[in-house]
Amino acid sequence: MTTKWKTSPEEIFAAGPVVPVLVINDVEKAVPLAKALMEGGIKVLEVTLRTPAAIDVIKRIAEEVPDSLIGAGTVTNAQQLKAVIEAGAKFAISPGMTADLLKAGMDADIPLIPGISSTSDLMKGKDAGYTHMKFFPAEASGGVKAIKSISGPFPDVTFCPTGGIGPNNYNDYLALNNVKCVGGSWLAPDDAIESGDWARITQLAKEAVAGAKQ
Ligand SMILES: O=C(O)C(=O)C[C@H](O)[C@H](O)COP(=O)(O)O
Repeated sequence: MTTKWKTSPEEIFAAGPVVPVLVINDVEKAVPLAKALMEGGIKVLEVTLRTPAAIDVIKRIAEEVPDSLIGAGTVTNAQQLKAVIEAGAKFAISPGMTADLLKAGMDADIPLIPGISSTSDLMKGKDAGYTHMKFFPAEASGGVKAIKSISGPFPDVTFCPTGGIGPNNYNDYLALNNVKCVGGSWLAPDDAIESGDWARITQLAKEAVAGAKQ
């Protein structure tokens, strides 16, 4: 299936082993947070649309940290996809999928990474032309064992698992052939963002990147 995606999902999945899932309430925190993560060796960022500030946060990071691969998370419908593209997101990622969102993603000019936690959804995503998907909520949906089993019938689908992943288990996921990166909020804890403890966030990023066995 041909798309007009400006970046490929392969490129995003290959840009680093860990993707921080960011919940940012204050737009002023956007740029220092993105810079702290970049300094720690992380290029791909997922700003969730869970806060009213999220669209402005994406805009700021896209403008002021142009070397980052700034993505939008929690994109659940076509309207949100349009809004994050206008804000400058380089990719969009969803915890799930709807037929409408899958179609809008194929028509968009940035890649959409739909979320699945079942083989039926995987098949819907594949039928719509997707080969790169989020596996969410990873731990609660069977984790490493589930993803390993799925690789049998569907060896051509690649995952970024998210949900319940942290320093103690991320390498179990990265060891799987069909996993190229993992997402998680552990890289940018709420209290560190709140207090502006950028050094701690850089340190967490460095540890995660250095410790990744891939
Ligand atoms: O907001 C979204 O779009 C999501 O899909 C959910 C997040 O990816 C997970 O909530 C992160 O999970 P934790 O690392 O366990 O905190």
